[in-house]
Amino acid sequence: MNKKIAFIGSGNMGSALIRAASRALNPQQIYITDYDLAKASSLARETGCQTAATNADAAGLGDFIFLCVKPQIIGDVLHEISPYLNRQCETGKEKVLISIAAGLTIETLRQKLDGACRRLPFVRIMPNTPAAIGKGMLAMAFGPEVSEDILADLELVLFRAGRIERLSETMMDAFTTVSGCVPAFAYLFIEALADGAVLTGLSRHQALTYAAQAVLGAAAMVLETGRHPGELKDAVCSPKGSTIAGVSALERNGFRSAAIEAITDAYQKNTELGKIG
Ligand SMILES: NC(=O)C1=CN([C@@H]2O[C@H](COP(=O)(O)OP(=O)(O)OC[C@H]3O[C@@H](n4cnc5c(N)ncnc54)[C@H](O)[C@@H]3O)[C@@H](O)[C@H]2O)C=CC1
Ligand SMILES: O=C(O)[C@@H]1CCC=N1
Repeated sequence: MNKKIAFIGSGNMGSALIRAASRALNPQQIYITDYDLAKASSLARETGCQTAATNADAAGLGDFIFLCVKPQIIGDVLHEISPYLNRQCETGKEKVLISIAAGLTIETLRQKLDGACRRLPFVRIMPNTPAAIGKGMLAMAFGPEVSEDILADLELVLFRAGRIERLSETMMDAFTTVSGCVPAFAYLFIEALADGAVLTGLSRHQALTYAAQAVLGAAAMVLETGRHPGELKDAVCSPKGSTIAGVSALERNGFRSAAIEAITDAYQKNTELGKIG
């Protein structure tokens, strides 16, 4: 794949995708830009990618243009790069736009483009930050104008981010919640488990390592055995044992309903983000 890839925005999520893409391709194929150019330059030095001085330059250089800015800003960026995309549309150059913004539909984003570039193929992806180390989960939604060749190339750019699935756009807000947001909830859980372990005498480093490894192992058991998490939980709880005492404390404190409401509240917010367009 010899296409050029541009990233506009190299913050928390953009930088994770840039790290993944730079492992999948020759990093010299990748152009990074950001409002904060020092941030883009430092990441370019670390990954071997190139920098683009402006959003317009990035849009001009990239065959695939990733938009990795906040949902509140992406409309302005699309408006800003439209003239440069239009110039290239006139020369018959086929570019592909890719948004990672939570909530915003492809149709809403398309309306932010001015002129002929409104017809360009547009893909909406939803990654999560573990993409930085190849352990991410990523969904792609797209319309009929996006060819199989484009999708295959996009998967080549992103395969080092982790697992990739194609998803109907109607499911993207639900996916964003259970995949994009959940790492934060899991970090909170791991941190709290480690706090408890420090109370029982382990060092902070030991507590974080053991708690994180236990959560990692449990997640892998769910994915790799296909067994229901309830059944796996039962296999840890010995009669009159310590684990069931801990499970009881979690239930007493509303752990399950807190987790369910974390998902439903975050989902609600994702749908609201979609209305800012
Ligand atoms: N952080 C996460 O875990 C995830 C974030 N997302 C989506 O990723 C997008 C970016 O979010 P984060 O990376 O968390 O935010 P961030 O604030 O870390 O990164 C945004 C970057 O955009 C840059 N920026 C701001 N205005 C700009 C402009 N006009 N032109 C070029 N660059 C500009 C900022 O300097 C910053 O580096 C959002 O749309 C969010 O919905 C999606 C999945 C997960
Ligand atoms: O918090 C946010 O809005 C983004 C979307 C998914 C993860 N982070």
